Amino acid sequence: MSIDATAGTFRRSRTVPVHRALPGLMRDPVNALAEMGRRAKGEVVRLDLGLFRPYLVTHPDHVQRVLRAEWTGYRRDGMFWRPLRRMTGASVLGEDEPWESSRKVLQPLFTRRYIATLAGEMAKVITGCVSRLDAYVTSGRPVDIMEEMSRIVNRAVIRVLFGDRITPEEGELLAPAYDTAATSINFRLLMPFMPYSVRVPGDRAFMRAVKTVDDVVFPVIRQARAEHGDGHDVISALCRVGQEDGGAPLDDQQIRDNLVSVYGAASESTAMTLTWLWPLLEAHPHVAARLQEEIDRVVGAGPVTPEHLPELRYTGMVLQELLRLYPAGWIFPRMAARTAELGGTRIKAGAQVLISPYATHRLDEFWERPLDFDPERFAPGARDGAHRYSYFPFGGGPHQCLGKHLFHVEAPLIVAAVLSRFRLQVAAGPYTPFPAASLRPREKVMMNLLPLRHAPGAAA
Ligand code: HEM
Repeated sequence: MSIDATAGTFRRSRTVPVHRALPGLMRDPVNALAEMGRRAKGEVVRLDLGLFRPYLVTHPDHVQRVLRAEWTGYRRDGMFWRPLRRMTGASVLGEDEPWESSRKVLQPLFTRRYIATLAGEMAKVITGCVSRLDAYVTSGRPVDIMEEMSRIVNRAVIRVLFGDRITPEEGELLAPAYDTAATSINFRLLMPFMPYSVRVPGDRAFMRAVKTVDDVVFPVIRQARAEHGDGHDVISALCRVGQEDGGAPLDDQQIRDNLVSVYGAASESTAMTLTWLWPLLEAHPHVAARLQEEIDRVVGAGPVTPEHLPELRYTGMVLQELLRLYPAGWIFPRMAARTAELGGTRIKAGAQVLISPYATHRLDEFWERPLDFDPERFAPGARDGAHRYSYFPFGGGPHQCLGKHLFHVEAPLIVAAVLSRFRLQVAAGPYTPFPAASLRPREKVMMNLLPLRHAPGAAA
């Protein structure tokens, strides 16, 4: 039950002073935030960052109230969302009417059942992309994992969103543009009080990226409209809005905003998550061996198909643990719409509230040995009785991620396609999380690919 926000029954929030908060945040913002959450033991704390004084909210009870029970009081505004909106426009990543109507249109296209109809096509695209990695085996050149994961995920996501309406060359323009946008937003993420009339590092690159994306997406929308297609892809579905029920159709800008938002949410997050996987496997050989055994047994020499997915149970556990330690949506702030109480602390209207699965997933009170990578945490029954909001890589409440089912089809297909073909050698790290729109390693992650014995071209 919430306390009446006007009744004066609050205590003052504990504040982390600027001289303790700032140095860590400058050095390694992601881990510094998690460390402040750990020290507060789930209590709501205020971070004094000089001009900017957000609240850090990590306790699962409080996260649940912000994301679900009292979600209308905490809006996606200010830090992170405002700069992002220069790319995403008025879409499913927004609030109020644009969000509500977009979510209604998009939700049916990302259900478990609908995604199952796309899985076969996705598996073929992924197998094709992974087989191109053979070139690295032949040449002995190391692979930049982030680059390759992005390439594979992009092809698969483009297939789901655009069907065959976009050429591989156009598709190849989108990935680097989003990459630039995701990393160049970083300054505004860390300095949210900077007015937009002041140009900051990254602004110019961000706006160039928006133009590149628009130059690819608008012509495809116009073409899709002209064809009146009945395709399963998302762009066809968006073009059909209003045709069956006589409702208002979406205009080009509304279709663009939603496509661009979903593409950004889908591609960056999945590619960055999978980038973290390979160094973790290198550092945990017993996990890698069990994963490899499962994929050898279920998929063999491949190709992987959607029919293999129900058997890839350990792969699923590994991916869930990966999302615990490296949730791509590592922070998604909210702005208090009105003065409220949270954990006995007064949150003033207009204040920024930081929700970070990265921090909550590392709380000692809810996770044993929280920094250890241990997929057994997600063995059947192991999480029975756990707090729903102690683990929320896909958020929760009405804004819960639309792409959860897509991730749980696409990611195991990619992992199985790679491990049914190659043995990997990666430098185990450590790698520092870089606070871009999706969590990514600051350092390049390079790996060597060796053929498996049963892979085509491998020595017998
Ligand atoms: C590793 C994979 C992914 C992670 C960790 C992730 C995480 C998240 C999180 C934390 C949110 C909640 C944001 C908030 O509450 O403000 C979210 C929302 C969203 N995600 Fe994902 N996501 C992933 C993949 C995807 C994919 C594949 C799609 C493709 C459809 C997608 C589409 C969306 C959309 C459209 C929203 C906004 C939903 C709304 O506000 O109604 N995501 N995601």
